[in-house]
Amino acid sequence: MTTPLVALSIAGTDSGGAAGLAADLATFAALGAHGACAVTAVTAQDTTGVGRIVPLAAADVQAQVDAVLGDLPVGVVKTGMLGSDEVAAVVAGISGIPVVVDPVLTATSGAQLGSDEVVAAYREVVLPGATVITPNRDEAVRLTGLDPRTPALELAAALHELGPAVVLTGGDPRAATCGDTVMEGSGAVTVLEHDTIRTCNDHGTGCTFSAALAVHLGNGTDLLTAVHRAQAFVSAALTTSSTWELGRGRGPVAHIFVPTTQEN
Ligand SMILES: Nc1ncnc2c1ncn2[C@@H]1O[C@H](COP(=O)(O)OP(=O)(O)O)[C@@H](O)[C@H]1O
Ligand SMILES: Cc1ncc(COP(=O)(O)OP(=O)(O)O)c(N)n1
Repeated sequence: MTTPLVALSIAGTDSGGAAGLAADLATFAALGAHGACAVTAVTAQDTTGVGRIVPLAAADVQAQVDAVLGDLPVGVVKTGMLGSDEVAAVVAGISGIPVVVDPVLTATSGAQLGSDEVVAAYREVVLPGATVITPNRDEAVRLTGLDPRTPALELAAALHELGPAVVLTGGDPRAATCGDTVMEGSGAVTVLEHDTIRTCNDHGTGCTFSAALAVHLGNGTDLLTAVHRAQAFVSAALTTSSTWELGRGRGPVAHIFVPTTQEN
């Protein structure tokens, strides 16, 4: 008998199947983890944008989290769109398990997925108990309140002061390379750069990266190696989706490919 790593995603749904819970569960499965989930919000979303957003009450999210934690040996928690400060408090109540926080605030289409109250809750209650946070530049600017031109290192340091290790992601489809700035718990900084995959089928990239990172951390991998492997997973996923013709907007990042040893 074996027990797989159990990864719990606390996130919103994306009806288009690219981002949010769909991306998290598909990534967990691709990397050999059993995925459990607590839905925070339902979105009517496709490759062109986000339509309706229906947040769930915190009590409903708490009930899902309690059901999972009461039964399964969860080895890592990964959060995405939280939807309200009350749901942020549910996340803050989880202890004794590594928590990877992807602070989803805005979709690529520009849709707001996190209010100012949610931003305040990240700063005040979620980040002090988190293991690692994986914001993109826009999310880091919003969470810190710093000038949008602030260098990556300063943004990472400002988030690190709130508690967690930081992986400030630098995905840019127009640049030759993407650079992710990693600030470990100790404060050590490393910039991990890799080639950009040219594709407009990249919807869900951030969720996929954080979910892959969560699996590797849940398996006990050190942060730098885990980031390196999560980058490799995302690059392989984007390479697959780059050949797709799917949807009228930014198509989904692929989750249907077999990871090689490097991405695993
Ligand atoms: N076109 C790309 N090619 C290769 N890696 C990418 C590409 N876009 C993003 N990434 C990587 O995916 C991860 C998530 O990055 P990012 O796009 O910044 O997140 P988000 O979707 O939240 O904005 C990072 O490791 C980043 O380097
Ligand atoms: C329900 C939901 N959660 C998260 C996101 C944002 O996903 P992300 O991986 O950052 O991808 P992009 O939307 O930036 O491509 C979402 N859109 N919906």
